[in-house]
Amino acid sequence: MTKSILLIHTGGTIAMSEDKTTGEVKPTDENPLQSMLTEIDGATFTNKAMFNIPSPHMTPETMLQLSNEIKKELQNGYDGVVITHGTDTLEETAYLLDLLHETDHPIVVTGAMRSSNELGSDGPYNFIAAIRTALSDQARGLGVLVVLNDEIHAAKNVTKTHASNIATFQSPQYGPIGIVTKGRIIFHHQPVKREHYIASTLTKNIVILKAYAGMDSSVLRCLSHVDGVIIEALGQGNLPPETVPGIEELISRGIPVVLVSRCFSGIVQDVYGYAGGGRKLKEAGVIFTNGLNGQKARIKLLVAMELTNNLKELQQLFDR
Ligand SMILES: NC(=O)C[C@H](N)C(=O)O
Repeated sequence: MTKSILLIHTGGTIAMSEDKTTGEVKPTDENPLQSMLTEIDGATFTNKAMFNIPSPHMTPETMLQLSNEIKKELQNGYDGVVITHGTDTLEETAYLLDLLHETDHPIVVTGAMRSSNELGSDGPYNFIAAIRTALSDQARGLGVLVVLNDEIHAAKNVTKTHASNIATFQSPQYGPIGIVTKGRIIFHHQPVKREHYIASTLTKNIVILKAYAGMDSSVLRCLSHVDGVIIEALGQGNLPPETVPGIEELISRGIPVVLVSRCFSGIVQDVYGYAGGGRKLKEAGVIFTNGLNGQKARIKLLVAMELTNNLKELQQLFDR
């Protein structure tokens, strides 16, 4: 049976071109990917130009708008959705879409590191690879996927690791869940569980701080009008002791403080019992995450705080 795929374009380098005189890379009005669709037989496509923005211009509101649009459009009988997106915040959009995605339809997000007229432009290839993945029967039920550079990643795990290399998207510690070859789409792993939440608004102001040697409470005490704080902690989830009073003040005001590791891989744990160590932070009410990076933990807290402000319930949501 012929499958139908919805193609939603949001902008990013995949929709940009380079001015050959100045070297400036900017959005174009024409969709440079249109002509590529002839590469795929036996499927029908509907294009929707939702935004044409670089991904640093994406906000939780525009991401939610995208999620709502997908939900609405999936009722029209599409078999899957491919989204083109800038790579800078692609992992945040993909993860938010994943948390809010309630059906088994494949949703595949892709982008490019080189604009449409640059030598070795990767956009058209990634676009076709993403469509082929969305057309695969095995992609059903896997949640939101990210496809670039011949690899298929789960939205929850993937992160941009290099500023310019086309092999930038990786899933630290877990690896991709599949590969794209010339002839086949091959899945070799499956996400063990999917989470699903309902959020009709994303209203909270959540900030991310990175820990460093010698950090104290001053930056925590500067925070005003915040609803939640993500801290990229040291190692397995430890902080300099001078940060503890500032953290305790935030928690006593009911503001969740969520811990991730600033390390590329690994999970925060309440192991160390010294001042500022993970065990002491946990006792103080700090919420520990389960392998998310800082930007993903922020997306999850944004969604979770639409459901509850209770610190214990938030910890339970982060234990999932
Ligand atoms: N490669 C890219 O797409 C980067 C671009 N700045 C963006 O995220 O929109």
